[in-house]
Amino acid sequence: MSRSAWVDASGGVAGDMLLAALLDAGASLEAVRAAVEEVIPGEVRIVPEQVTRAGLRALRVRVLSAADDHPHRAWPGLRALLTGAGLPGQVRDRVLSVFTRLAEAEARVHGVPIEEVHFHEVGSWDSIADVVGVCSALHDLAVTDLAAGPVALGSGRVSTAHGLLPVPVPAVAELAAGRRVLAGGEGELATPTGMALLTALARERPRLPPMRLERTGVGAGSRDTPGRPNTVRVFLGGPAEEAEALVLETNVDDLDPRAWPDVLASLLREGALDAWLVPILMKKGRPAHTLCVLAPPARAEALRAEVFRSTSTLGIRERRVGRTVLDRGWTDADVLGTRLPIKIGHRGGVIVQATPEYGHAARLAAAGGLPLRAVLAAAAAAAHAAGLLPGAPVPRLAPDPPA
Ligand SMILES: O=C([S-])c1cc(C(=O)S)c[n+]([C@@H]2O[C@H](COP(=O)(O)O)[C@@H](O)[C@H]2O)c1
Ligand code: NI
Repeated sequence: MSRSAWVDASGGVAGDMLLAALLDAGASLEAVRAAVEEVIPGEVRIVPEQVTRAGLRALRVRVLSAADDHPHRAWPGLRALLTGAGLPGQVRDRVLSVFTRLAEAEARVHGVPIEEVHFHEVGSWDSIADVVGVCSALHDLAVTDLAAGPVALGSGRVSTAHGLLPVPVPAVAELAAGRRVLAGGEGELATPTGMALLTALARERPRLPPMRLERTGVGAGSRDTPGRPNTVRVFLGGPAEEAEALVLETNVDDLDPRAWPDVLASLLREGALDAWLVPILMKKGRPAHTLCVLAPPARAEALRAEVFRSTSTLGIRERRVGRTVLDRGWTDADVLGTRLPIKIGHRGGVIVQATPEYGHAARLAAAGGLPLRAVLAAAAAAAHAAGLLPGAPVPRLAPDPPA
């Protein structure tokens, strides 16, 4: 059974806070401890404890390092450690996608190649335990659709291995690009690890999405700030009662066949998620079509009206359907000397689909006097060369294709 989860980060987010919230929402502490032991055996102890923050109950998680841990870990070495650990595939891929985002942010912030990135605090055993713990907790809870609301980043200054840094610190500012953020209060409310977890694993949903709420987990930060709960909340649930979508259907045997392309185009303009025709044989062996329309609930009435307006039908049947859709974003690749937008479909932090859209490929084909199939083949090769392969960690993506 797969679940959805929505993260309320309006009070900030750090790795230990998110781990605590997932444990508080029911994730197995044993499963989390076992996963961390797989990666860094004997290095840490994960200790949960009930606390209050601004007078409200919450779970705090402390990750106690056995030995003095003075991190200065190079990204390639950490990547090898994580890649070689005996974690379930989905957990390992999610952990790698989080640390890849952290390494990319560090590389950009410090102006160094990613292979030369050295983590400081983020490379410590407790940060590794936070990330591995969160990814194994999501796996244990069977969360396949993780979303997060706006993130409170904080304000002021914070003392770090890099020195006294302005809040949001450079790595957080880099990681947060493209996401809804706010200051939200004094101090460092969102840390690089917390921001990397959210931006690598959670899509953005500004408000709590419809769901059948099972439990709410409340994860505490180390400080107790009177009047402002220093917590992260995770709302864990299953699909909401209302349908994710409706399928409208009608059989039509007396519409001029030349009209159908305009019917489908008008339904898509009216907000249909998809519209298609199925050829059928009706009574008396008459050739006909079933018109099918995938309608978001909010557009159902407008689409019913459009079916009646643009076809000869006298009735529409409909059914509610669930949907599982990939998260999407855009990157690009060098195809025949041009940066061609590539649409990425991803789920659980890993790539599932990577392909150009027809319009972009067709324009490149026309400009180069090439057959479309040549551009599509070159785009597939370029995506492959760029590592945009099914199962690979999701790279940094833009929400829309470049203009
Ligand atoms: O460890 C690294 S690479 C690091 C980079 C930065 C930059 O902004 S650059 C900042 N920090 C600070 O370390 C602590 C711990 O961060 P966690 O993500 O491990 O909680 C925090 O104050 C960061 O601002 C670390
Ligand atoms: Ni740094």
